[in-house]
Amino acid sequence: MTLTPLVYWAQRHEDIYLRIELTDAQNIDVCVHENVLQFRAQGHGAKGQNEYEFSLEFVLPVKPEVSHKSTQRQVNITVRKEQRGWWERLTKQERKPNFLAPDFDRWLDESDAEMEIREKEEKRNRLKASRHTEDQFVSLKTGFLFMYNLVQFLGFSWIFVNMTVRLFIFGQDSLYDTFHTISDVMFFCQILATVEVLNAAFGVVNTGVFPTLIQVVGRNFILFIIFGSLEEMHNRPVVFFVFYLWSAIEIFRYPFYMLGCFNTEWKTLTWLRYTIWIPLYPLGVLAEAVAVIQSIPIFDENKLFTIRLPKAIGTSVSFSYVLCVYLVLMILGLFINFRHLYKQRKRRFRTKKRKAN
Ligand SMILES: CCCCCCCCCCCCC/C=C/C(=O)SCCNC(=O)CCNC(=O)[C@H](O)C(C)(C)COP(=O)(O)OP(=O)(O)OC[C@H]1O[C@@H](n2cnc3c(N)ncnc32)[C@H](O)[C@@H]1OP(=O)(O)O
Repeated sequence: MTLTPLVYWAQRHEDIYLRIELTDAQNIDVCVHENVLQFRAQGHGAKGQNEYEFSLEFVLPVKPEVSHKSTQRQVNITVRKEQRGWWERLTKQERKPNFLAPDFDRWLDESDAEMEIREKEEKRNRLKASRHTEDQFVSLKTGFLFMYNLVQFLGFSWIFVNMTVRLFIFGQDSLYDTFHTISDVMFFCQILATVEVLNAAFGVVNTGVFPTLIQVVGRNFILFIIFGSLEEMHNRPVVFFVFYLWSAIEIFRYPFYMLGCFNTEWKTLTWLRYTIWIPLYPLGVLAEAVAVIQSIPIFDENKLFTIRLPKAIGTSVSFSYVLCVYLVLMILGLFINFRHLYKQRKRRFRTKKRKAN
């Protein structure tokens, strides 16, 4: 005797859903031929562990492809209607088979099903619109970052090439007039570099705010306070070393970011970006420390930025004390950024290796 399982059904405008009450169903065989669905499987149903089967002739044509999914408790079948529409009943025979019942968990009447379609459509449109806005934002961000990196790359390349050419032409003499020939472009690039802190703070780029802040504040302190405000520093060779070391790293860093904007990379450039700082960063900070030490007697002499204390105390604090504190901060800053760059290097090369495997 054939055993039939309990079958629950529901419909939408395009699909028929069947839920078959069979636990731990195995050897499921389901097919649709000439609008008749045949089902056979072994499992635990109303009559215990057995083989169960049934067939259904649909009232209207359906597509022959059928999909099914079994869970521990039931088998779910989806059949696609040949033509979109709402069916009066499921089976060709008017009298509903005994084993068939509506699936009230999924049951919707026609108007509810239409509402569901409209809701789905609206959701899809909203998703499309938000994806469109997101795409627009991403291209705007990419465009902005590319332009920013391009401008910085051009600025620092100009500085580096100019200084190198002058070094070859004028030899040692070029060390003494670096500030007069280069400072305008360096001021421009370093003021612009504050954008990097904002980029990190607002999540435009995926990096920490603090290392970027140390980098930008550290450089601008040297550029504007030590070099910019003391005429006596303008002709010192230390300006050459500081500017040369700063620009030497940036001519690799910015083109690396430019390629990154288009998810592209050039291995040699990546290696240079994440390696060249190893000698350049300590040398750069050393050159900056020399500049600070050289400026201390000048600040003491011309009393620039000296903090006057109230008359009752009767003394004033020379800016050179601030510079001594700054020297300590530089060592701390060097340590923080060295560690940060080391981590970035490790992360970058580890990821690359994993991708290569
Ligand atoms: C509170 C302030 C206290 C101040 C105290 C002052 C103390 C001062 C002490 C120190 C002074 C230092 C002065 C500086 C000296 C020198 O510069 S010496 C010369 C050598 N210098 C260097 O080598 C440092 C160069 N600078 C940097 O590398 C950076 O500025 C950094 C912040 C130190 C590190 O960069 P970071 O962004 O964290 O690392 P990356 O791996 O490059 O980037 C991370 C991800 O972000 C993406 N990204 C970053 N910027 C951009 C961008 N402009 N455009 C596009 N994308 C960007 C990048 O692609 C990475 O993304 P993923 O690839 O997805 O990881």
